[in-house]
Formats: sequence, structure tokens, C-alpha cells
Amino acid sequence: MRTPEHQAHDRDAADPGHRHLFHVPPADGGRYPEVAYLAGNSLGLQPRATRGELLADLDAWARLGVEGHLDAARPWLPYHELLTGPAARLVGARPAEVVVMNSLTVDLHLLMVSFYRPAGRRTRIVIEDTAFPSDSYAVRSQARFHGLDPDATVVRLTPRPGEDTLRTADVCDFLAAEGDTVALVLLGGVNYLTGELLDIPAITAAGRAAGAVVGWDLAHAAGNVPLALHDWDVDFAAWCSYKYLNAGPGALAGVFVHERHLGDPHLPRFEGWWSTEAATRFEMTPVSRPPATVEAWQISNPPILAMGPVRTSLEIFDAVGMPVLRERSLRLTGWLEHLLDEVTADRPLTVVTPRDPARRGCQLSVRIAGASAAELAKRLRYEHGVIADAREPDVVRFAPVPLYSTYHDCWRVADALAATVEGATS
Ligand SMILES: Cc1ncc(COP(=O)(O)O)c(C=O)c1O
Ligand SMILES: Nc1ccccc1C(=O)C[C@H](N)C(=O)O
Repeated sequence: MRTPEHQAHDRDAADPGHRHLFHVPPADGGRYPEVAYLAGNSLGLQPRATRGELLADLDAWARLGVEGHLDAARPWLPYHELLTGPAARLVGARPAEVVVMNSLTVDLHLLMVSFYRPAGRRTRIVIEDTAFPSDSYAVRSQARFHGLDPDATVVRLTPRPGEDTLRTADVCDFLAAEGDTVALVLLGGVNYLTGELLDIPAITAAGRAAGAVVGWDLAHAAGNVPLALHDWDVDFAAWCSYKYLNAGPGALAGVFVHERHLGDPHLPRFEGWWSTEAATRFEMTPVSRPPATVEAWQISNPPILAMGPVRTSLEIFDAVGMPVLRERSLRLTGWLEHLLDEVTADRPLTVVTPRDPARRGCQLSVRIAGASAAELAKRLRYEHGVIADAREPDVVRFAPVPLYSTYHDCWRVADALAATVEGATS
């Protein structure tokens, strides 16, 4: 008789993913040599290729000094262009619509400079009540920047009473009813807390039909779910590269601006010398000549050593492809869900992530009633070598990442929960 643990190993043999491309943290004791890493939704693991690629860029600087701008094997002046193609393919965009620069919240601000333009009664910004706090702080500070009261300006969408996630129809109904007061819709594509994947095309269409601008924070969506930002007519989007994109702590963010906005001379933008046409950059003239691409939103010359890990990571996504990853993601997360259903049945644990695989990425969030999530996560970590992530007061998030997580990791989650959380019958 194959035990559930054997079954997990069988599944791993049949559906191995690309774990060999990554460093998996060692467990330092316990039954297994490696931790069960379920926190790729917070910080992705390091690709094995990153160190060598980074050292090559460092060596170019050592050997060439300033001449590396033009003479490095990967010259620094156009270095960011190496990231554009793969980043555009990742999010379903045209190359002119995507650039990698800055950090996520900084980019959201720069995009709001262009796309949050309150006028008349159309002043409001719509976010989710469970938006990541950085986004909430960002939009509230944008309201204040325009002399508006953030409490009156920011609308926080909440699930129906007794429900944990938003319904697409409710969001669209709100936009149909009150959209004439909305200047900007800025939602998380995949919610950081619940793991809910919103219906990005439907909500984008509803927001735009109501006359609002629609932007997306794709921190938890990029590299997690297939995206088609251009075809979905999204106005703008931004995402970080340190979660599913595995480009390292604080890694650079990606930005998308839809083609229809590119080259628009009436759109306000903050500029620096990287906002001008590359060919004119060294003319040192006082007036910029911005290109008709999203590169017009760049301001400073980019950090080459930070771009290397993004480039390395995007090469993996390009080689494997999001459709293949999504297929494995559906199998892996479905397996975790199946195991969680068994372990949660008689315990004070509830999966709050939508049950429909089309409405989620790889993350499953579990609510624990009457106990601290942080306490639970600590026990999972130190008693079972399971690295998950607690969001106070009561949610623990598990993300089996299709590039490197295993079915056995999922089994370890369920096994650890069974051992840690007392059941009604135990
Ligand atoms: C949805 C979301 N938005 C914004 C951020 C903040 O990003 P950054 O620190 O790169 O600005 C995070 C995570 O850190 C996030 O999950
Ligand atoms: N950058 C960090 C630094 C320290 C601790 C967490 C983060 C996160 O990114 C949290 C992330 N937004 C999340 O949803 O888990």
C-alpha cells in the first residue's frame, strides 16, 4: 500500500518541474535535507545561474571601468533592453509597452502621476480593502498630493458579509453604478492575502466603460498566472521581481503602459535623462525628446548589477514558458488543496482562497480560528522545516511554486498541520 508520502514522491517523479535550477535552503536537521519552501509568494528562491551571471557583470566593471557602458559583453547603456522582450512575453505585452525599473511602489507612484488625474466629480480611487498596505498608503498619499481627503477619495471594496473574496460581478456592478465618480481603479491582480485572482479583463472593461483609468498591481500575478495585458486593454500595470520572478530581495520592478498612451504629449510624466531618446541622451540639451515607448517613464540610469538577476530569472520563464508553468501550477496547487481538505476537515482551519482554479494562482491561504497565525507558522518552521508565511491575525499562506516546489513539499505542509493543529477528535 502506497502511503500518501509515497504518492507524493510518485507524483514528483512523474511531474518534476525545474527545481534543479534553484538553490533550495537546507533544513539544518530534521527528517529531510531541505526545507519545504512555500514562501515563494513573498521571496522567490535563488536561481543557480544568478551568481555566475552577476559575477560576469562585476568582472566587466573590474576590467573595463567606464568603458563597460559600451564595451562590456552586455553593454550597460542598452542593458535594460535585454529584459524588455522576456518581460513583455511574461505579461502579454508588446515590447514598447514594458520596461524594468525602480521598485514597485515607486513605479505605482510614477504611473499615478500620469494616470491619476482627478477632475470635477471624478476623483475617487478604487482599491481592495485587503490591498497590500503599501498600495493603500500610496493611493492615500496621491489623494493628499492632489489636495483631496484620502478617506473620501479612496474606495475600499469589501467582500460580501460572510465571504472572504471579491466577486467580479460585484466589482463590475459598483463600477457601473458609481463609475462616474471614479478616476482610477487600482487593484491587485492576485490578492496578496487571499490569493484570489481577479477577472482582470472583465474588471478592466467595466472600469474603462465607466470612464475610469484601470491599473493593476501584479506583484502576486507576474510569473504566477498567464497575463495578456495588451489584449485585455489594461491602461497600466506594475509588478515586483522578487516573488515569483526569483530576482532577489528588493529586485527591480516591471512596468506596463498600454500602447494607446505611448507618445501622448498631454500625459504628465516625471522625467530625467533616461526619459529621453537614447540617441539624444548625450547631447546634453535642456529639453528632452521622449520616445514613444514606455521608456519615456524611465528617469535615472538603471542599476546594472540589479538588472542581472532579473535578466537571469526572465530567461528561465522564457525557456519554460508560462503555459507550461500554469499547467504544473494547477496540478500542484490542486494536490495541496486535496491534502488540505483532508487535514482541515476536523480542525479549526479554513482555506479562504477561491476553490475555482481559474480564480487563483498557486497560493492557498488558510485561516486558523482562535489562534495566532504567526505562532502556527513558527511551529511549522521550527518543528517541521516548513517555511510558510503568516499574516496576522489569522492567515497562513502556502505557495507551491510551479518552477521549484514539489508534491512532497505539499505533503509536508499537510503532515505538519496535522501534527501541529489539534483536531476536534484528537
Ligand atoms: C501587492 C503588493 N504591492 C506592493 C508591494 C510592495 O512592493 P515594494 O516594496 O517593491 O514597493 C508588495 C510586496 O512587497 C505587494 O505584495
Ligand atoms: N519585500 C519584503 C520584505 C520583507 C518582508 C516581506 C516582504 C514582501 O515582499 C512581502 C510581500 N509583499 C508579501 O506579500 O509577502
